[in-house]
Amino acid sequence: ERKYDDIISRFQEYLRINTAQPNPDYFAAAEFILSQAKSLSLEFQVLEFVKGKPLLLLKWPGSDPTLPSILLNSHTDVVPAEPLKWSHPPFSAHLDSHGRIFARGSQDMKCVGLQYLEAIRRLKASSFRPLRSIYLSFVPDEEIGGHDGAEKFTDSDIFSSLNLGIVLDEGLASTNDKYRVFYGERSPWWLVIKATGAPGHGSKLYDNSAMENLLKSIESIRRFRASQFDLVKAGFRAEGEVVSVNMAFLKAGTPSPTGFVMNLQPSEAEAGFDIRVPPAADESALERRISEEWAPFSRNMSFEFKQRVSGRDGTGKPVLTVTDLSNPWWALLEEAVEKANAKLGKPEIFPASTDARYFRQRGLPAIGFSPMANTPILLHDHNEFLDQAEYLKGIEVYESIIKAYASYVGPGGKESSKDEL
Ligand SMILES: CSCC[C@H](NC=O)C(=O)O
Ligand SMILES: [Zn+2]
Ligand SMILES: [Zn+2]
Repeated sequence: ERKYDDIISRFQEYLRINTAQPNPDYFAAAEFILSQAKSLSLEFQVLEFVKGKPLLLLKWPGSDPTLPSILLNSHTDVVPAEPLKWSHPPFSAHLDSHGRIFARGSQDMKCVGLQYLEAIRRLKASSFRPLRSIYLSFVPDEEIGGHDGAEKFTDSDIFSSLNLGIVLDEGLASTNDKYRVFYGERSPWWLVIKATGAPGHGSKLYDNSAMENLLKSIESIRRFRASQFDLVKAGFRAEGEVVSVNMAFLKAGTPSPTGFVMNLQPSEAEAGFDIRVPPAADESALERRISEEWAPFSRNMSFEFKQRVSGRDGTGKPVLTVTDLSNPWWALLEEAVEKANAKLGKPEIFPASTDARYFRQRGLPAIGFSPMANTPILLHDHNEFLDQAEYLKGIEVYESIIKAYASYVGPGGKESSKDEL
């Protein structure tokens, strides 16, 4: 049908803009989003907290500006792709004969950003009028930590003035027919451990070489990794509920024009790890493990964090969005998804990091949700794709959610009575 062709074409147009880190074409993306905002008669602002990194803030004003508003967040950047390893070029948005759209960002998360807009297009066409204001933010730099994007945004006076009640942000594809939904996320700790030791002849067996010192740590880290992974494999814990540790790099050896010197034991060696810490984890116990077992001074080792985000708030409480009846937005979401003939899975902890952490740190409820069911999880992978039917279904789901959120009267209001919730 013609109507759907236009929707898919707009999605493809957004996907074709190369916003891959480390050189995203942010202005092309901004221009595209602005053209959409104008065609929908939304209010808009281009915020440039950092030069060259525009953040677009769109608004559909509600009829009662005193009520807390809704923020629909998405990031405009994507991770790089290796074009030669893809079956279709990553910025072609190729639609294959099965209806799959191949592109970097098709799952993470240009789909969501545009689904918000398409849902609003449908609501406007149906003459729906929001009670609460709806904001949409298209933010830069999520894939590199969000420091020049969501972090600056949430620190700004403009952000405080939005009077937000709820934020929606990204989730993950689901391989079954229930959408995944997230109420918290693990915190990234990027750890570099360094070993020093006496250099020596490559033939000599001696204690305390830098390599031996580092390898002892690596063995210990791998035992810990296995213990955590075993909990997941045995079904005792979900992916987001254990500490993950993966080696990101290894750096050691004495370079030579033909590679590395083979008969010299180096005096320095280091390794880097991507560690993800669940919100409820004992952060000080983990830090003790790092300093006592993984990088002990007694073994000539030192460590440094390239990133150490805490999953706790100022009072030491894990930063989580409440998922019981005390959070009306949660019940409204479940109900709205069901109204669109879809289902939500059990709330989970997001295994990686998203901009949602900045919103939650501000004390706002934030829900991670990307409506992609029966879809392989391909974010950051080769051949990332989304089925067009799944994309269109997601628009209906957001239409239902936005309608429910924007109409929510609030505690005491007629639509928040017990039987409604
Ligand atoms: C630590 S900031 C990096 C954020 C990134 N987000 C998505 O993949 C991640 O690695 O989880
Ligand atoms: Zn993302
Ligand atoms: Zn990503």
